[in-house]
Amino acid sequence: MTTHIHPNLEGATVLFVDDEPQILRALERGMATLPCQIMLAESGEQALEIMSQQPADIIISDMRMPGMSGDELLSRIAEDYPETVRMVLTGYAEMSSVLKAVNEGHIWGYMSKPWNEEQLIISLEQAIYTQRILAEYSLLRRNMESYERQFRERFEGFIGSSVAMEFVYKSIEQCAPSHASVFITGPTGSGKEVTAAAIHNLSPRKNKPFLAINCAAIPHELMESEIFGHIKGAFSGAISNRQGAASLAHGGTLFLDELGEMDISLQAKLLRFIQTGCFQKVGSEKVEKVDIRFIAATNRDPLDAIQDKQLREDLYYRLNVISIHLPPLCERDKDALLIARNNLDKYSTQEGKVFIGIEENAENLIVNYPWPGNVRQLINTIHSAVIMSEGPLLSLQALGFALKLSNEELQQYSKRPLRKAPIQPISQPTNSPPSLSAESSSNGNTHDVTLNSNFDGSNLDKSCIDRSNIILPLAEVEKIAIERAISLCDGNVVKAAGELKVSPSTLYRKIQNWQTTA
Ligand SMILES: Nc1ncnc2c1ncn2[C@@H]1O[C@H](COP(=O)(O)OP(=O)(O)OP(=O)(O)O)[C@@H](O)[C@H]1O
Repeated sequence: MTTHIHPNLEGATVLFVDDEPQILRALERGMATLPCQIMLAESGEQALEIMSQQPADIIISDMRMPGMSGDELLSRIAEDYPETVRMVLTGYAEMSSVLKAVNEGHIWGYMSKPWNEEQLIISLEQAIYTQRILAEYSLLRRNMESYERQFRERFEGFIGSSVAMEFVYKSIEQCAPSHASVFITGPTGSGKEVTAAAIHNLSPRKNKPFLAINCAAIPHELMESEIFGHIKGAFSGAISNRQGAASLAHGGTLFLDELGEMDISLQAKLLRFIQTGCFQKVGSEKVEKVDIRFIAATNRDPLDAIQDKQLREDLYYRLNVISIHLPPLCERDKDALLIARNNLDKYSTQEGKVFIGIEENAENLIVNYPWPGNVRQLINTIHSAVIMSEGPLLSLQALGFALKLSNEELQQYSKRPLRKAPIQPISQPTNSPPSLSAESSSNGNTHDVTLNSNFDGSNLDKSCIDRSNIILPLAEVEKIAIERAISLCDGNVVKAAGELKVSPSTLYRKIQNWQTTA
């Protein structure tokens, strides 16, 4: 019996499984002085029962047992309790199945019968060390996953981290792999086409064409040919054969925007096409068959459109297998600010201007303004304000001018207190340099400012800006730099640590500290 102290085993739980009670008793006696809790099971079934009540840190099982074998037991434990370290205590005759289990990853190690007590204890200590690393690893993974979810500010062409948009992102992810038709609703400029493209890009059809037809933009008389194509001479002006969207989108996705604007008689042909996959070019007798996924959208309430006889009810229900609704921008918490900052970077680079951020009262306006034209209107406003003004900060006046707001409206939208916006870890348009964004609440007011990383401040008229917008507490700068690195490394903390020239454990520790102090 050992007389050593084994601090590593302090508080650990060890479950021995063997169908021979005298072996279990001997193991129990041998381990009696260890500072860990020993549990015993005479079968695989009993071991699972014990695990369901109190999962053990280590399980050591015999291989050959009546009923559930040790191999089967440990593979089930591997699946249900991945953090439990699995070992076998076995006779030499069973060595081939032990090695198979090791290779398949069901077990971490083995001891042969008859066992040496000292060696068994050393193995237990090594196993508990492994178990702690495994537990820490899966805790870090869980933390990182929730951290990444919390900071999902970009998704397939979208910018936004509001709960409302997270719901949209989830819906897109869920429906993308299927073939089912999707009906998207939402006000103008809210991102319906971005949604359709995201569904296509995440679907198995992503390497095939994505075609978008805006039914409101094409004259009624040309629409049938636009969708189905025509043959030469089908109508005056049909001077040659033409492929329509039906042929061009074969294998891919066809997005029909503003479906309610399509001629009601053509909607009947479209319904047949959707149901059968078969169509005829205008002027042709030949029936062609294609494989297309359909996505439709309207910025009207589809039920109103049906009531007004603008949308066929049967077509709507055929397409509305999955419905996704895009909320207006004013219902997306602080997403408007994220989109504005991002587009400020993009357009200041594009227009050759130096904007380092947005004035605080201008940010208030961005958050409080109702944006009836939604994201499209916001992007155009930022673009216009960048063209029509000079930096270094995007001003309230520039936005007011772009939006044609009266002085009273400017006062109204800019005065309201700004709720705390989520920290933006990165704002990186494809053709602009990386940017850094930060917020500071040191004096009770919240200041949000987006800083271009290539900005050195040397050309700045320092009297014209609020220093608290630019100078940040060092701890905050560190946090922003870390979040930005993780985001640039696609969430890979180890890679981000390498780029930041610190160890991964330092990063994990800092992330955990933020979470506990949040
Ligand atoms: N969340 C978002 N983040 C960044 N850009 C966006 C977002 N949503 C939409 N956009 C951009 O806004 C513009 C309008 O988007 P989109 O065309 O998808 O809107 P829509 O709802 O289809 O508009 P319409 O009703 O006029 O057809 C596009 O330039 C798009 O890239």
